[in-house]
Amino acid sequence: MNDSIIYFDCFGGISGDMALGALLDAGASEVLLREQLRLLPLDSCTLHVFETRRHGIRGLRVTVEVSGDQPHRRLTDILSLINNSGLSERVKHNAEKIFRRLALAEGRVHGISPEEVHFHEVGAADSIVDVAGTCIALDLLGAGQIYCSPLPAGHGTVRCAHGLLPVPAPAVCELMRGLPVRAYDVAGELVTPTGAAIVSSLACFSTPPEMYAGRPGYGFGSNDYGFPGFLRVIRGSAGGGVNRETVFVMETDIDDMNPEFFPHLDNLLRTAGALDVFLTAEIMKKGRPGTRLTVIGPPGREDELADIVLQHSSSLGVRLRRELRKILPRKSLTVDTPLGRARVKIAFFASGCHRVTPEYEDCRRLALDHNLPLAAVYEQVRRAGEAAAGQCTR
Ligand SMILES: O=C([S-])c1cc(C(=O)S)c[n+]([C@@H]2O[C@H](COP(=O)(O)O)[C@@H](O)[C@H]2O)c1
Ligand code: NI
Repeated sequence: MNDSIIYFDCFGGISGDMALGALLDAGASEVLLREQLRLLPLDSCTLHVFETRRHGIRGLRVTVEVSGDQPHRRLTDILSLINNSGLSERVKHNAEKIFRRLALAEGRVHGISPEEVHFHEVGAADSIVDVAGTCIALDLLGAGQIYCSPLPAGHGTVRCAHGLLPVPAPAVCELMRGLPVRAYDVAGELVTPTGAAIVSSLACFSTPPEMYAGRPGYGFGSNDYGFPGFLRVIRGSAGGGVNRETVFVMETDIDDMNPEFFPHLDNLLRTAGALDVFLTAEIMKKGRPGTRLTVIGPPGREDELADIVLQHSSSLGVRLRRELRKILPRKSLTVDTPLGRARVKIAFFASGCHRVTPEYEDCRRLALDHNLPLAAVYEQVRRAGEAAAGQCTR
């Protein structure tokens, strides 16, 4: 069950190997990780996991030893390597998301399309192991909600295949767009493109959410910048109460668009990752009836979702703000009823009480199949949900 909370506390930054090390240290099974990594056709890679101590703090260090020459891979090579493997659909989906973002960022920096990006460092075999390994470890920990602290910028320069680059590296700057970044007086690359791609693809950026904190894990990277530069992962569970997270709210007022286009826009926005999209009727200038479009999304997706609004509506601009939201921990279950199967959502309150909400589309389907009033089906499904909720843990 994916109901644990993972908080990436990027005190010392984040890279692919730091993420994997911290998740292993937080309790992801190394044996199961190795078993799943063998599903990837990367025989020339050996994963090393060892304990290390830096500036008085112990943690795990992960390295990937690569033997022999590796091909220069493009995005499609990496995606087919991942998608043709026996990894779970969730791991494949998350790894694909991360590599697509990396390719988009690299492409923007180098002025080429994501498909043309020739991954030399950021996509070499060790990066594939780091990214796939991180996605596997998150799955092993049952990560349902993933959060991340602001990213420390660092400063100075870094030497890589492109030569000397400023810190944050250009690809990192691209990936940081729309994310909270904090100044940190450390000369060195604290956040790498792979690290930034992982958290910007999978996490909501906020302070630690309300949770019962569990085992923390510490991951170290290849560099020691003279301080305990670890990535800390805090594992937690919702266990009742309310979770707090940051979202962005985007709004625009429209009075000159064919209303038939709104459902299409809604669909595009939800597919691209909007958490919610809604319309409000309003009276605009010169007494014109208009519509306010509101989009709620996870921080980091502002640009992508604003582009969709601007491209697919008559709007010339959008307003953006960050807001905190409180959400109840919830679980989705499929229950059996005499009429057939249906999904229910169970929300948990801090008091220990819960609320069961049947899935409307499933109830509608069963009502049509059995020619019954929707309200009667809804009640049957709710009762089945109540029975299941009594047995399930948060
Ligand atoms: O490989 C490429 S194209 C590359 C691009 C950039 C840009 O910022 S553009 C930076 N780097 C540097 O490579 C190393 C490895 O990064 P990982 O994410 O694979 O750990 C790092 O120092 C990057 O800044 C590479
Ligand atoms: Ni580059």
